Amino acid sequence: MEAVSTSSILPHGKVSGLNHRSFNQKSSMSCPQTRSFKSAHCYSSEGLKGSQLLNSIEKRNPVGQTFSSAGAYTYVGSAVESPTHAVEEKVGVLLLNLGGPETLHDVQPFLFNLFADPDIIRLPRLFQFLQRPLAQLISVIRAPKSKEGYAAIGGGSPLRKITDEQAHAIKAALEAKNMHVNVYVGMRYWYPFTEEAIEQIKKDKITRLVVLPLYPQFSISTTGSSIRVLESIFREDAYLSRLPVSIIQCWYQRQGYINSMADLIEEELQIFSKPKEVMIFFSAHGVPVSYVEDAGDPYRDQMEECIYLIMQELKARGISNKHTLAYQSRVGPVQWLKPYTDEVLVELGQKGVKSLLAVPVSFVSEHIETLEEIDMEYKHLALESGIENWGRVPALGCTSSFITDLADAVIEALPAAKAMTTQSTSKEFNMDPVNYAIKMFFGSILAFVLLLSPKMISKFKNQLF
Ligand SMILES: C=CC1=C(C)c2cc3[nH]c(cc4nc(cc5[nH]c(cc1n2)c(C)c5CCC(=O)O)C(CCC(=O)O)=C4C)c(C)c3C=C
Ligand SMILES: [Fe+2]
Repeated sequence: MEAVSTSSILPHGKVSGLNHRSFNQKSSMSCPQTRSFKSAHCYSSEGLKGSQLLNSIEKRNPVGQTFSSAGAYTYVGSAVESPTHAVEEKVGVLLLNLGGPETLHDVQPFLFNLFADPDIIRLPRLFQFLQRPLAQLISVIRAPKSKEGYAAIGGGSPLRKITDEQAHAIKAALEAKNMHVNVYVGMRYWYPFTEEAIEQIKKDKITRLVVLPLYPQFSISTTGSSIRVLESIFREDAYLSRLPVSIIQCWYQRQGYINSMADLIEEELQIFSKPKEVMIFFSAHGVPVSYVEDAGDPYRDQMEECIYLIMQELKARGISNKHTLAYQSRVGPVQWLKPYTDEVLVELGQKGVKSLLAVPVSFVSEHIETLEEIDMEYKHLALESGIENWGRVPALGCTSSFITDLADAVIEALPAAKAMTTQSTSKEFNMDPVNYAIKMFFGSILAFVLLLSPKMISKFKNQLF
C-alpha cells in the first residue's frame, strides 16, 4: 500500500497540459512502448509468441495517438476532457518491481513466491499442478545460498527502500510539470505486493492509471509476469475492468534513459588512469534460452538494441571504448542466455584485458545481483583472472535526468489509457473434460516418477547450491 500521496485530485480537476501537445518518440523495432490494458493477456505464458504479440500490438492504434511510419507519434486529442465538460480525473501511477526479502527470515518464502510463478518456472500445462510443490522444494534447497548472498549485503534486499525513493522522486518530477498523481509501488514477490497496491488504487478511486514497470527491457519473466497478475485481478473486478489503463511495456530506447546511462559510464571511466583502454562490460540478468527461442521473449533483442543505443550515444560524445555484453545470475539446470558473465570475465583476463568497467543494465536499482554478485563475486573472479583495474557503474536509482524521463514517459502514456475487456482468456475451461482428466492422470504419474527420482533431485541440488 504505497500511495506516495493521498492528495491526488488535480487542482484544476483535470489532467493539465496534455491537449494538442506533440510528442516526439524515438522509434523502435522491438518495443511498442505503451499499450492499453486490453491486450495485456498477450504476454501470458500460454498466449501468442512474444514476437507475434509485439507485431500485433505495433499495428494497433491506441486512443489519442496517431502513428507515423517513422515511429513518431502525435497526441491529437484528449479522452480526459471534452470542451463542454471537464471530467475530474484522479490519476495513478503504478510502479511494478520484483521485490526482495527484507530480512534473512524472509528469504525462503520470497523464493517460494518467485518459483511458484508460472512465468519463472514455465511448466507444460499438464504439469502445472506441480508448480507449488516444486516451488517449495526448490526454495528450500536454494535458500541457504541466497541467504549467504543477502547476509553479505547487510541482511536483506534494498529494493523496497530504493523503489519507494523512486516513487517519491517520480511524483515530485510530475508535480514540477504541474501534474498531480498518486504513485503506488506493487512488488511481484514480496511486500508491498501488487495486489495490495491495487487495493489501494481502488480505495483511492483512481480514474486513470499508468503502469510503469521498473525494468527497462521487457521479459516474460519480469514485466510480463507482473502484467499477467494485473490482468487477472482487473478482469475479475467491475471497477478495475472499466478503469482506463496504459501500460509502458519497456523504455530502454528512451533518449532520457540512454543519456542517463551514458552519463554514468562517462563519469566512471574518468576514474581510471587510462580511460580509453577500459573495456565497457555490460552485464544483464539472464533468462533461460527457451524464453527467447521458444516463447518469443523480446528480452535479448531489446538488450542488444539497448547496448547499441548506449554505445552510439557514447560515440557521439567522442567515447569509443571496446565493449561487450554478457548475462549473469543463472539458476537451475537449463541453458540460459549466453555468453555467461563469469566465463567472459575469465576469457577477458586470459586475453590480456587489464581494465574493466562493469555496467549492470537490466535493472535500475541496486540489489543483490549488483551488490553481491558483481561487486564481490565477479570482481574477485576478474582480479583473479588477470584484470587489474576494476570499476562498476552504479544503478540509476534516483538520478534526476532519469527520473525526469520516467515522468515524461508517464505523461506521454496517459492519453493511451483504455479499459480492459472482460473476456476470459482461460483455455482450461474450454478443454474437453475427458481429455483433461486423461492428461491429468498420466501427467501426475510421469511428474511424480521424475520428481522422486534420486538422480533428478541430486542434479537439482548441484545446480542450486
Ligand atoms: C531484468 C531483470 C530480471 C530478470 C529477467 C530475472 C529473471 C529471473 N530471475 C530468476 C531467479 C531469481 N532472481 C532473483 C533475484 C532477482 N532477480 C532480479 C531481476 C531479474 N530476474 C533482481 C533485481 C533480483 C534481486 C532482488 C533483490 O532481492 O534484491 C533470485 C533471488 C536471489 C538469488 O537467490 O539469486 C532468484 C532465485 C529466474 C529463474 C529468472 C528467469 C526465469
Ligand atoms: Fe532474477
